[in-house]
Amino acid sequence: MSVEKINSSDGSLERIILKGQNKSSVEIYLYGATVTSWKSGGRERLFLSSQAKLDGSKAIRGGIPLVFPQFGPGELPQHGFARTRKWEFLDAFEHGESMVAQFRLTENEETLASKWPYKFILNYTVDLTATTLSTIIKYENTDTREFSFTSLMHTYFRVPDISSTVVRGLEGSLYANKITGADNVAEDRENVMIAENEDRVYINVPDTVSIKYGKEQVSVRRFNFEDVVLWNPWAEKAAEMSDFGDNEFKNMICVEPGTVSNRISLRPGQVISCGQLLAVNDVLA
Ligand SMILES: O=P(O)(O)OC[C@H]1O[C@@H](O)[C@H](O)[C@@H](O)[C@@H]1O
Repeated sequence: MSVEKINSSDGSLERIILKGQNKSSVEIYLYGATVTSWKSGGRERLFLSSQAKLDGSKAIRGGIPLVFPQFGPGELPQHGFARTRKWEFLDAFEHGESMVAQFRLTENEETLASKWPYKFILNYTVDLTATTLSTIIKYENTDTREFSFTSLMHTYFRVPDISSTVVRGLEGSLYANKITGADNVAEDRENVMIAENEDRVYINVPDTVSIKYGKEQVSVRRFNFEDVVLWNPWAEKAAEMSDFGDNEFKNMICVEPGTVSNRISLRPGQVISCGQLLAVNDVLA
């Protein structure tokens, strides 16, 4: 078990690498506090585009970008400012079976001058075990006014083949289809598969959904996040994105825990912790 800090002496961005038991590891860039790699049993579990910008010029395309305080388009830049700010690295340490790293983001002059002008503290904890990765944000209102926000963990999973990848646990939930504009559609499939550009916000989702591919399954458990966004840009939209390889849509699926259909409100001094626990399980059949 070890902690490695990569400083930017060669011009690359600073990052932290935690190594845990059984060939597990996680890499976190201070830029956006973006997790860019999670290995369990020596295998990469997250998708990072070969075209991702890793120089701080754009939000990182892949891994786990953090969306705050605005999901999607709006008064702020798309998906807010947390994914393009440099976070403070607080500490990394061994804790029982886990390796843990902690990061912090607070307001700055730019955010105070933005359309979301509040004082806040986000404390982000990344916890790695041999078979799990948990990412939790503690959101704190340090302003004198109540504020509200939307937030999400934009998790990109690496899959061997999207055409045989199944998402389970969504059956019975309602979703908004952001491609067609249809709202409150009931999901009636036990096994959700993607075969075109999909962009859906699922509400009323059970705590845990899972992604099954081949003999493996990764479960995604949410804490205090209400919704799950399911996204794959497919061929045409992928080709329009400068930081996404043309054929890479075949090897990724975004399953994104967040609260985006409602807003989270915090009064002055109030705190809420929200996050996700990703766990690798073998599937027998
Ligand atoms: O290109 P971005 O800003 O990283 O966003 C990627 C996608 O993120 C998803 O969460 C949204 O639902 C999509 O609408 C969006 O296209």
